[in-house]
Formats: sequence, C-alpha cells, structure tokens
Amino acid sequence: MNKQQLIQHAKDVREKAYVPYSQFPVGAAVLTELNHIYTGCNIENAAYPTTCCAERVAIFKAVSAGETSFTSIAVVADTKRPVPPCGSCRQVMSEFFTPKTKIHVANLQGEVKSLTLEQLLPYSFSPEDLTND
Ligand SMILES: O=c1ccn([C@H]2C[C@H](O)[C@@H](CO)O2)c(=O)[nH]1
Ligand SMILES: [Zn+2]
Repeated sequence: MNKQQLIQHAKDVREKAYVPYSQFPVGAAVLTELNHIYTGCNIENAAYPTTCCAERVAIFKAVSAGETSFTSIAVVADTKRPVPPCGSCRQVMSEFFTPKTKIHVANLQGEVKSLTLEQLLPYSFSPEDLTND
C-alpha cells in the first residue's frame, strides 16, 4: 500500500461525506500495522458541534475493530492547500500515532504534504502525562 493508494481510498470515501451544512466533504483513510485500511468521511449534525471529522471516523473505526497501531493516514479535501487536520483530530492522533506515523494531507489538485504529528501538535498532552512516574 503506497501513499497514492491510501490517498485514493480517502478520495473514494469522501464521496460518502454527510455534509448538508458545510457542503465541505472530507475523506480519510488509515493504514494499520496489520496492513488493514479503515476509511472515514465527515458526518455532520443539525446540532453543529456534534459533527465528527473524517480523520476521527477513520481512526475510531480502526480502534473499534481492535487496531490501535497506525502506520499512516491520508486526508483529502477540495482545498487550495492540502487540508490541515483540526485541533480535535490532532489530539486524537496524539493518543494513537507514533512519531513515525505518516500524515499525508492532500487536495484534489494532487498536491500532497507529508507530515508527522510532532509537526502538527508539538508538546502535546499525551497518555503518559496522566501519571507522574
Ligand atoms: O481536517 C478536517 C477539517 C474539517 N473537516 C470537516 C468538519 C466539518 O464537517 C467540515 C467543515 O469544517 O469539514 C474534516 O472532516 N476534516
Ligand atoms: Zn478534525
């Protein structure tokens, strides 16, 4: 599974986005260490803050299938620059991603930016901070 293939999965699931309020469809696909792919689209709600981003849907689908080790994620939207994940998704990523997990963000023009979580969310609150030993 290469970067472009994962991006294609994110593009495909973007078609399923439920976005009656923003009209801004986003697709995401995660690749796990077991080499499985889980996809997610954004799902909005009339109570706007209840909305869940594509990234979190994909990550939560993997976790609920018993997989918490992630190799990479691809995120696709129709944006001028490759779509930056929101703060809430960055925090969820910090729960599961390692410093090596690749975060590929892309737009429909085919521009791709590959990042790490450290670049997106430095000095983040992590599970290790819940204990002081
Ligand atoms: O990285 C992002 C940024 C935004 N959204 C969603 C949330 C909302 O449904 C819409 C507009 O913010 O896009 C995502 O799914 N991922
Ligand atoms: Zn988000």
